[in-house]
Amino acid sequence: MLKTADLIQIRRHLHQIPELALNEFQTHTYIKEVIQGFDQEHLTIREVEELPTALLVHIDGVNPKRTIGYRTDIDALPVQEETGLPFESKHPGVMHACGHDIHMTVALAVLSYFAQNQPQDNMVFFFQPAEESENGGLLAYEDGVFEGQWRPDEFYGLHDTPDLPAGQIGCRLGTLFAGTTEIDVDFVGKGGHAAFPQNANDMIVAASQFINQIQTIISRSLDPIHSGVVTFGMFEAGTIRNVIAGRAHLEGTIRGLKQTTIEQIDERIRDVAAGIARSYNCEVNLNFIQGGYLPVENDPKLTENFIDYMEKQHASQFTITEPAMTGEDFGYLLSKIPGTMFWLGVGDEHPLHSAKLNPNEDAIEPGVKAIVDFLEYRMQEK
Ligand SMILES: CC(=O)N[C@@H](CCC[C@H](N)C(=O)O)C(=O)O
Repeated sequence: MLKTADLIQIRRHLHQIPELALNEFQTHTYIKEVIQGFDQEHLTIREVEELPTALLVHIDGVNPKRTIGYRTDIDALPVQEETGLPFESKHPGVMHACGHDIHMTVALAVLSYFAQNQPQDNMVFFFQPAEESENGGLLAYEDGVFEGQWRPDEFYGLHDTPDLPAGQIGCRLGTLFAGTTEIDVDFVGKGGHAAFPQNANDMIVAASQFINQIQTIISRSLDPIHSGVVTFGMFEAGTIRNVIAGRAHLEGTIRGLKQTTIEQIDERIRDVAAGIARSYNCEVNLNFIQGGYLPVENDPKLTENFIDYMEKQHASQFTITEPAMTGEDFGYLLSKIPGTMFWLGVGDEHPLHSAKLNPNEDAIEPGVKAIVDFLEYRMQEK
């Protein structure tokens, strides 16, 4: 079983080698090396040809009544780290700004425990690429990764949150995270000289109007009880101050706690885009990418059991949380296999996706203990 010092060293190493979705090759190799250092007697390590950065590990149970799945994501974000930590990212412009380094460390610790203490039930650990984009969960499922002995009967996974104190577990019945749709928008007008706007068709102006009008969808078109989010995090247009941009490109994300809310927002975006195309005499091309970021719906029975256990056995370290507008492609896997997603507090003043995020490593040990204790308890149940 990995000791605290090993866990810190693993987490810091992973933090230094962040990689973007589907390119997590160094991470994959490192995780595999760590796992190869565990007792191999009951373990089967599996690579996936179609998804080369994914890794699965099966542990044979002593007296299996079920197969319990545990999933962690392994990818990072295109963010330039600004923490100033001595173990800062060595990959320019890429950072574990969502704490997946913590997720992986916790998963490795739980796996090392069960490698040494053979579980009652079978277990499948899934080190999943591409959570932030590219739909790793869906790709794995559609590649048939979860077939035969690799199909969990129930699936668990966590996400870290700086909003809870280090080591605290948070969960809720029903929807934990929003569903999301990614959206790309391309505006095509006519470039020209800055001095002669009458001869051009300026797509910075059209795209700016589009962004402004989109902001009214949430406030004016949605029932406030079923709120949502539309954020455009990328706006690209133009080359130089004195040339009118004939093209603009936006990338954004649409979120809602219900799939129907997302569909309603999508519909209004289509209307606004058609209006902009007409009034600015330009083309507006929309590309909606659903990709499997469905709302994360916790299974009622399994989650009630999880919450009940945490409230009784880890009361001082457990809290019921509100739903969050973060997305998670574990929502797709939970739409196929019942399970529970929960938060692990890593108490930090900086939010997820911040260049300054510095999750508190003190979260790792109590997090691992709570998960191992729960899984041991679950394996005692019929
Ligand atoms: C926990 C978290 O931050 N997850 C990401 C998931 C990305 C969803 C998808 N790529 C999108 O942007 O819609 C998040 O941004 O919430």
